[in-house]
Amino acid sequence: MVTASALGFPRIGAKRELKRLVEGYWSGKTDTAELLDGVHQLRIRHWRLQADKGLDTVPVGDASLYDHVLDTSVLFGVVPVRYQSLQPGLEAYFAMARGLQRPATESAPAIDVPAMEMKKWFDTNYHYIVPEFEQNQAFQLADEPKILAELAEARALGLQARPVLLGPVSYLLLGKPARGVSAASFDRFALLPALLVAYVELLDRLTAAGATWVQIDEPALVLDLSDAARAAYPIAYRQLAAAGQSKLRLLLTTYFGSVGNNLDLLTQLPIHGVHVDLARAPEQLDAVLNALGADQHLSLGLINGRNIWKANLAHALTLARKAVAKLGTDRVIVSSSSSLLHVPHSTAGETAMDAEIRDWLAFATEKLDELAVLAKALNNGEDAVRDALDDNARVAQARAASSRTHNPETQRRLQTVQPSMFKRQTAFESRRAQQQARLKLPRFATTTVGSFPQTREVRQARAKLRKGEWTQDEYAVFIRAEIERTVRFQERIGLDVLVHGESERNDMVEFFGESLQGYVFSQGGWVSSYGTRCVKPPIIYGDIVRPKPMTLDETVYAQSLTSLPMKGMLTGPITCLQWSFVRDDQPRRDTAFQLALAIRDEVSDLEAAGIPVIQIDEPAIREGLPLRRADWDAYLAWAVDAFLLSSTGVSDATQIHTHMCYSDFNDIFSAIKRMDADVITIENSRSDLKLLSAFEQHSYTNWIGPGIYDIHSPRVPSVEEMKERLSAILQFLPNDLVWVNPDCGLKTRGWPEVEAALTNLVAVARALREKA
Ligand code: MET
Ligand SMILES: [Zn+2]
Repeated sequence: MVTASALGFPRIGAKRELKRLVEGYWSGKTDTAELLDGVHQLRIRHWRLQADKGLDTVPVGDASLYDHVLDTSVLFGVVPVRYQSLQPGLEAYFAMARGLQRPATESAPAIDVPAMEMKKWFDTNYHYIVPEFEQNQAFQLADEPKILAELAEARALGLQARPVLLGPVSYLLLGKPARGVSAASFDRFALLPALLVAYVELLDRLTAAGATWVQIDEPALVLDLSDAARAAYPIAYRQLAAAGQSKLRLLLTTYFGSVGNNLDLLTQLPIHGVHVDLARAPEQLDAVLNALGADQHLSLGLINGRNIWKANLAHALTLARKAVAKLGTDRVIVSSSSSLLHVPHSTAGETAMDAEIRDWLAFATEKLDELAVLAKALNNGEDAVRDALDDNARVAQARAASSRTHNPETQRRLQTVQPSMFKRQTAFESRRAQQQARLKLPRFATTTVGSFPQTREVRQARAKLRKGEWTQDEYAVFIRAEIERTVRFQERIGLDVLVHGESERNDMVEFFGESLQGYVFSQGGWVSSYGTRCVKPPIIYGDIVRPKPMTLDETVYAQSLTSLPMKGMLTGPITCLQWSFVRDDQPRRDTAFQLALAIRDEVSDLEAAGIPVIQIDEPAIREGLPLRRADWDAYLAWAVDAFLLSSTGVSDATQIHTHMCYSDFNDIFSAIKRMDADVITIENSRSDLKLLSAFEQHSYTNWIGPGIYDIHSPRVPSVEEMKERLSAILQFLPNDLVWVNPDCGLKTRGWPEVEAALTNLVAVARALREKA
């Protein structure tokens, strides 16, 4: 019999119950018992849901109070020294996750420990807590592993439960050397033998507790692996296979891409089953089928765990039948491509959404239905699920034919894009002269990255508009007042290039999505970003159309208030793409180009209205990089083209800025160069100067504003501190190319600290001008 299961389920809950419970605990409103009981109920609800939908096996251990990688660290006793004096259990756990500050009491000294580092989980927007390893890191299985207790709970409910573990090799690869351990001498795979002892002990205990299959996630198998990493796999899995008196069966799961050249490695491993991602990489099925050992099971990742569209079930069945023909039904599992953690809980609550579009969507709960239908079709024949299959085909057809997805004018424009639209009219040198003549900026020109503090009043104003307590006009009056205050503030501080402050924007992507056709918004489509923090990505369902200017009114109003140059602020096409759920019926490139054309029009309108400087933010360009290096160039080629398409429709005298943050720029340097922005402002105040040496090495010739004020912290940097920072920077960059600015937008900060910090920032620039 073909069985169905998901690799993991969204942990946050239909109504973000996890958020309420955990944040309630942090604020002291919820006690430990309530918290633990609450998450216990939530777990059970999610398992029951999967079983009720007809799935044969439920994952156990995928849920977490904060993060499953942190859970793995705690499971094996990988707790950095600075948390070891805290109470083990929840106190240490949440301190690792988010830091802990507590004033001294009579009996205890003050505690002030920062959080551990957080990083993006592969190419998702989920962030995990980075494990920290000592040179001789010890591993010690927790006395009461949470996964054992959860296995017992699931089994007590009569469910077929499959514990989920992060595999040892991926776990080691995700970590970093602890503070004080030199990266050069650190060999993570030297830790493998000790780590395996702990894994074996855990697998033994899971077997004793009744587990028959364990899911071991090794997503690193879809990456380019070093020789050391490849060598670690056979060592690790030979040892794990012997656990549980060899009775336990291991399902090794890979996801987020093709196993590619790691397939040979995979087939050497003594495991009982393999899971591959057939949503991202359906083409790997044949090779995997051929490589599989005689008794090995294959879990088919058919239902996409990374997007929100209904699957094409006919297509999925074709792939599944191929597997069944080769392996027989008993060795085939139908599954989600990855954990469903990366999609929202259910479309059931989306009552406000356009019904036609809602019919195209499948969130996690609906994806469970799809899995059940696939298994039934394979086991009992398609007639057993005829209605569901017909309905699925009808939806696919309706979507493909809908006038909502296709806009002839957008299509026509896409066809007429010319190579000349990817280039400015002249080279930077000549643009620079023309822009200088127009703007007459001093050396070390000062500016900000765009947003100013989003105070409570600003958020309340937006809420009033949303609830209908305010008319659009009342809201506009409020926003104008905010703009005026922001302009006057910048004049008073003495900045050179001003911004309007972005007070009318909830979020830098959502704001533009709301003004464009082709976007739809969910009410409850929350997806975990980190810990209890969720994001609600907008959904791009159709061709992009800009019905009218999106930022013109506010920007022109802001410019009318001052004789200083006003900078128009736009979000770039790649960032819009990257931070949305994207349609799957055309290449990402095409969607990016459509967005780029809409932004190009906005840029033209701003220029025509006399705005001399326009910034197009691309903070997400780096995170769009594919997981495999071989795919980087193709991505960067169209990503940079999209930026160019959005930004080059202006005359030489109009100055184009871009902004990037959270980036390791070294990887994408030639791409940054090709973007050819007149000015690039970057996040740099936290990262070291290595970043800047890249600009020097690659002889970057356009203007650069390396952030000298870290806006992620409430600290106000002193004049001295920023001066030092800037003089260090000037060792790498020519004086006449440097701008002076914060490292990102100021929207999360308060006015007093922004005033103090920007006053210092301007003082630094002025002092430099006098000196130079
Ligand atoms: C994450 S980058 C943010 C850029 C945006 N213009 C802002 O200042 O908020
Ligand atoms: Zn930024």
